Amino acid sequence: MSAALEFKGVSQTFQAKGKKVVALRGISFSLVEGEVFGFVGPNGAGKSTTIKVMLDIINDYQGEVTLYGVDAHRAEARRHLAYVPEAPALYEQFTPLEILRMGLSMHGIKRKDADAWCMQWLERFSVGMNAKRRIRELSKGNVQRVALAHAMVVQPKLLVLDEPLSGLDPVGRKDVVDILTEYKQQGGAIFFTSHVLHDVERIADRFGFINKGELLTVRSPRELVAERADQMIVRYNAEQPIVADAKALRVGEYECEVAQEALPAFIAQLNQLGGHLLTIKPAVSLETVFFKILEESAAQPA
Ligand SMILES: Nc1ncnc2c1ncn2[C@@H]1O[C@H](COP(=O)(O)OP(=O)(O)OP(=O)(O)O)[C@@H](O)[C@H]1O
Repeated sequence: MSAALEFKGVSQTFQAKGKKVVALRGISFSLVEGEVFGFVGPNGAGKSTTIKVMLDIINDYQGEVTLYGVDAHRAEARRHLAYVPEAPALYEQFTPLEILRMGLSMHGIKRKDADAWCMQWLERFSVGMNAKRRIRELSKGNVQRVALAHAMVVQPKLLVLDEPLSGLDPVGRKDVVDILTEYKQQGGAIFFTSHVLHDVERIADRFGFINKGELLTVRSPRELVAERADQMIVRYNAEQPIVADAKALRVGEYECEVAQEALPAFIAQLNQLGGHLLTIKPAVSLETVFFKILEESAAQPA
């Protein structure tokens, strides 16, 4: 089975005011059906350039990019792709229903129930009541929802989303996370960019962390945190605290930090004293790990 998306050694250089800017430095990654891949990195890291390469907006890159095994230079590679930019520019004088209908016809999709199908997607993104208003009358968050409905109405196999949750309120974020989760469970692949690590932890199966055009790591959020977590936070029930610096959370419930290698001895001691283990989690968050990786990459010679 071909990957939904594959980058092999992709580099991109721009000329700006007579200077060479290296936007991508030989990046390689792939994602398969049913996988959600988050692409994270600071401003200017190369995220938009990567999206422009897969959309063939940039086509003078070095390396190889394929979508479902088809070279990205060929238009048919994007037949099953839908893209939603961070600030979608939808025709302001049209209504959401017209926009979705237009999406269907641009993809050559003929359905007898076209209007009902479009309405179903607008309703799923909670903008059904705005279906016949003009785009220019809608709030930024509602335009974002219409753009996402416009992407989903054509039933793409690969969704490319630039900061998909950025303009949405907490309810909108939850709606979109639920819809994306369902889409993924049905076999859809998602590539999305984000500055928000919490979104990455919530949605992505794996993520790539890019900085200055270099892909520094490709991992699952959990793996990355676990790899770097030498200290764990342990919560337990016991009559007395097991270690002197344990924090009492409530009567008989304590929390403390324990080094990974000391965990077996700690648990054995807890059992011996008749206590119960409640939770164990890494003492570091994805955010602290990211800062560490950034520091390490800055310390390496160019
Ligand atoms: N058309 C261009 N001409 C010259 N330099 C460019 C061009 N497009 C991007 N760059 C440079 O390439 C690098 C990567 O830019 P890119 O827009 O891909 O970053 P980004 O990760 O999307 O950033 P942000 O999070 O700020 O949107 C930056 O140094 C940027 O200035």
